[in-house]
Amino acid sequence: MDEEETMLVKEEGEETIIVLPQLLKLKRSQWWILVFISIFFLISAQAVAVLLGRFYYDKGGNSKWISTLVQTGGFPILYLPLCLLPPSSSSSSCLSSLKTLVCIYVSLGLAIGLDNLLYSLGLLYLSASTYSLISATQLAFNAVFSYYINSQKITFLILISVLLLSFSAVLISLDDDSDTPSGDSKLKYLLGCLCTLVASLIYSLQLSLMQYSFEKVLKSETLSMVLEMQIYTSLVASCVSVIGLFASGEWKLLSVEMKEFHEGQVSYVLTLVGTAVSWQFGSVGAVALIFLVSSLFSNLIGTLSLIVTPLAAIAVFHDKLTEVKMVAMTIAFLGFAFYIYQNYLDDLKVQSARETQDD
Ligand SMILES: Nc1nc2[nH]cnc2c(=O)[nH]1
Repeated sequence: MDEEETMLVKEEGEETIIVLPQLLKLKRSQWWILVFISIFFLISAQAVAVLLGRFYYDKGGNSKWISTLVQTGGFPILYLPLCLLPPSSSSSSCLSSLKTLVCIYVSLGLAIGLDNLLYSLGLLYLSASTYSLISATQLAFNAVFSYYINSQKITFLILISVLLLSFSAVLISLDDDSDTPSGDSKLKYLLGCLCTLVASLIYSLQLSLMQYSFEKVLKSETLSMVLEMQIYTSLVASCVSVIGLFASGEWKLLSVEMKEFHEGQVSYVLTLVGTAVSWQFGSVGAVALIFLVSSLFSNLIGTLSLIVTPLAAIAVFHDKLTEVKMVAMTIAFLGFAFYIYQNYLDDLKVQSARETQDD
């Protein structure tokens, strides 16, 4: 085996167990490059998607089912990179029967569809600040699920990292100057809080289950598994959104919404297409991080994106850059650095364990 191959280290009690990586054929340097590319995709694309989503609502868009659909509906663009990558390993297709694959994709797809709907409702009924405040709980939920479902060891560095990122999200939300809902929409406000809380719970569970599927069921060694996971779960989630769009009758209002969009019809279509494409790039980044590192790390980077989005809003929507925002971002980057340092330490352990093995 190549000396630079990547491995993950999990510690149980005093013992150090070396767990074979998902991507056996990847060199460590390639692994780090892929991790940083995925981080870049997740942070930048999710920020663009959230800002475009806000633009859609600001300029007269009002359909919760369309907002839900664009979060997954752009999946056909992923067929192009899927064709360029080598197919997922034969071992995975032997080991996992078609039935198991369908089961995984349908259940995760349904969870994603539900999460996306709740996410859209949360954004519709709550101010951005309250939304981010409640969303910050997803890191804590994820830490619990990762511990029980993925046997993730919560080291001191990981714990500090999760706490710093959560604290930073809370700071950002307290500083947000967007409107709070008026008194007569109290019920909608409570509904928004509940939807966001349940969405955070479902999102964290879904990430942990995805990691479990990669590690324990699919056991794939190729990156095309990441795209397949994203494509098929998005297909199921998009079906849920299309059914919702027709069942709710919202589809009848779309032509009016398009005509009345403040920036014109072309802008309406471009906004939705842009949002759908951005969500796909962001989601591929998120799934790739689950595959390469862990669900908790993916969630942490997603939360980091939540925190840097106000930075982009300063440029696009001319929001104010306050001191609190700057402090929150500094804390968030510190938390991120702690987790990256933990990954680096794991990497060193793998190296020394390998050297001991070779001796
Ligand atoms: N609940 C929830 N759903 C998402 N879908 C994509 N990102 C997120 C997120 O951060 N939270």
